[in-house]
Amino acid sequence: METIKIIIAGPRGRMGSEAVKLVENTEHFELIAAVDYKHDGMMLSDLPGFQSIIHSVPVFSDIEKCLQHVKADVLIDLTTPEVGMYHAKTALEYNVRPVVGTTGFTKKDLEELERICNEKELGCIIAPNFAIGAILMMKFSQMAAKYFNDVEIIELHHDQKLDAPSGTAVKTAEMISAVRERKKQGHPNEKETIDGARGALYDGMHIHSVRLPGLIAHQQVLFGADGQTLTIRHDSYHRGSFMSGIKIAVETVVKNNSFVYGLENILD
Ligand SMILES: NC(=O)C1=CN([C@@H]2O[C@H](COP(=O)(O)OP(=O)(O)OC[C@H]3O[C@@H](n4cnc5c(N)ncnc54)[C@H](O)[C@@H]3O)[C@@H](O)[C@H]2O)C=CC1
Ligand SMILES: O=C(O)C1=N[C@H](C(=O)O)C[C@H](O)C1
Repeated sequence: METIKIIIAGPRGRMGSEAVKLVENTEHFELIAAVDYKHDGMMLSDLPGFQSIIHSVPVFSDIEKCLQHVKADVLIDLTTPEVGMYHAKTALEYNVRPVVGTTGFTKKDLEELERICNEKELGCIIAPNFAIGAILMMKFSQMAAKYFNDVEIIELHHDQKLDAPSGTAVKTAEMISAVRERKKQGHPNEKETIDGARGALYDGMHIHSVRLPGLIAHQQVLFGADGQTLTIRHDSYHRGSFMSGIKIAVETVVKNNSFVYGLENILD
């Protein structure tokens, strides 16, 4: 297999640092640079936690400068929504295929990236969740939604998470919405006595976001019908759970010339 040359944006983050390990431990992956808003001009191995990296991985604080200096195949972005969008667009400009795990993108952002991919005929994978179990949880929920059209989504995350609802919850709601008979749930006269009590509303479905220390990434999708409920739940207990999905996305994006939103679209 040909070596895939990779840039990681956000290498010091919770996900980025796991992704550095993944790339370093995968024979046909090569980490050629990192993008970090700090430490411009340093080597990744100079930063705490990366001393075991024995080859040169330059750190750039600006993606554009990075792309001008190194010849990469793929950019893995694990940063924040605004930064991730700028990184993905800039990578495509330089003919580098983005694999984006960063969540919080708007529909408009996704449409814009799709348009650029089509124009440039380049692959790009945006995946709100890289854990295979989470993909199954979303697919099973989509299956169940054909039979149950009352559903509530509860996502639970660590308290350092910036975006709410989670990208996974939004993707789940979108997948359910594509098959579910449209319904406004709950009592027609229901009234919140405290704002937000019923959570966020997506196409008639309610999404509830829990943030607590101790949690990593969890979601349950609850369906209700006469005399029965069905709960579909997924738990990520550590961030290693996302790495096999990132590996598949990197291996796939180099062969792809189109835009993909959701890992479920590239799994066999
Ligand atoms: N798709 C998936 O399976 C998963 C996605 N995520 C998403 O990944 C993103 C990162 O999550 P975490 O690692 O938990 O966050 P984090 O806060 O630990 O890491 C984000 C990193 O981005 C870096 N950063 C910020 N601005 C930057 C810039 N201008 N240039 C380069 N780096 C910059 C920060 O220094 C930080 O190290 C979030 O959007 C999160 O929702 C998280 C887990 C799984
Ligand atoms: O921020 C996180 O941690 C996670 N973010 C993603 C999301 O927003 O869905 C994926 C996973 O849930 C972990």
